[in-house]
Amino acid sequence: NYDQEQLWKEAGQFLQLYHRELGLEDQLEARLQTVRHDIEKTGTYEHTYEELAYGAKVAWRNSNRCIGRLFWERMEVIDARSVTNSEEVFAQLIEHIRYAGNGGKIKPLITIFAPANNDHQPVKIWNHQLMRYAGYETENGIVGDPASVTFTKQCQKLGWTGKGTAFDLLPLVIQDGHGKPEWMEIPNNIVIEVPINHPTEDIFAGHDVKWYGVPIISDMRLEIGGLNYVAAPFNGWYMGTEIGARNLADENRYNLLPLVAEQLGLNTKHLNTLWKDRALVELNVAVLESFKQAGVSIVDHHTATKQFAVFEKQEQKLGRTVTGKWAWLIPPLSPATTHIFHKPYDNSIQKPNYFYSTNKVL
Ligand code: HEM
Ligand SMILES: N/C(=N/c1cccc(CO[C@@H]2CCNC2)c1)c1cccs1
Repeated sequence: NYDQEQLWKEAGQFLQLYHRELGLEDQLEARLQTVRHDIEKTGTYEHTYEELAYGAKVAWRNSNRCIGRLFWERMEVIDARSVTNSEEVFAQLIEHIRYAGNGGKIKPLITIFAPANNDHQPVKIWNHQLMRYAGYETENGIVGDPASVTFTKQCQKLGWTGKGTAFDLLPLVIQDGHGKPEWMEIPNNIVIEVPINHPTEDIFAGHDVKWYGVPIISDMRLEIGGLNYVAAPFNGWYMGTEIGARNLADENRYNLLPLVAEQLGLNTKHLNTLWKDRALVELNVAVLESFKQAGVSIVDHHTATKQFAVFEKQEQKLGRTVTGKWAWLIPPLSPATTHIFHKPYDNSIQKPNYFYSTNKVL
């Protein structure tokens, strides 16, 4: 039927890429026959661990919005396809957080749970990232991360209660095959958090500001050869601007620029004093220095840009086209100081790749 024909087409394309890139052409025919037979007999097929691991890495290499792609081959892959019930899933997620954090020397890692297929509901992770701070609506404004207000309410509906501070770690929430969502606190001995301070100025007027060390995206779908891995949390390390120029700076996030500017003694009465720009730079200096002080991996946007340039050259040498989304690849701070700003990028979508779960092709 159509689905099986479509799946066979995607599977064939991926298996050709896999065998060609790894110099295994002589095994391609046999593998195609096995997969063709499995799809005809069962409506689906299974990736070997090597196909799964390479597919996850190529999906990163194809992520048009990612500036960090130089290290695509270095990601570690945990095969959790046999893990289906919720307490095993929680244990696997805790292990991901612990192993990837690696005492601060962060390891890029992906944990891949069973793919969606017709006869059983796959595990679904409700978190956007495994670690993120809660957001509470109170009568005098939002406490915590405004981006988390909706998810925080969902967690409270499931029975979770937070302390009510601006930096409460949210629980893990998963829905296994039986459909009932369950939540579980992350044990705080495995959570790496970095207190943010400026090296010379008291930019937060004594308020405690911190951020979690390891960004682990848990709401994207990994598509490899026509199979959809809807639960496949992956992490790298942060680029400083994500925290310093967006999460702590955006007006609809922690909105800390006015406070920082005040503390720096800047004139915030007029926009043309560029107080926002000066506050931004000092906030980003604070983030980078604080992570370095804490021994937690992070990259500044200039170094990340240089690494991306090496990635582009390397791909060119290997005869592959680098696709990218310009508006995402330029950093939000000093974008025109990067080579990325001054050239166009082809935003064609290649596969394997990571997609938003919402536009899942059912
Ligand atoms: C190793 C260090 C890494 C760095 C410094 C890095 C950096 C970034 C940055 C700054 C963004 C833009 C995020 C935003 O603006 O909100 C991004 C996007 C992205 N990265 Fe990377 N990345 C890294 C590793 C990875 C890994 C390991 C994967 C997957 C295996 C990955 C996949 C993606 C994807 C799919 C996006 C787009 C997300 C979206 O569309 O919302 N990255 N990356
Ligand atoms: N440094 C990172 N940054 C991000 C990578 C992907 C997505 C995001 C957050 O994206 C949100 C959705 C759109 N903007 C915020 C951040 C990584 C997370 C996981 C691996 S590397």
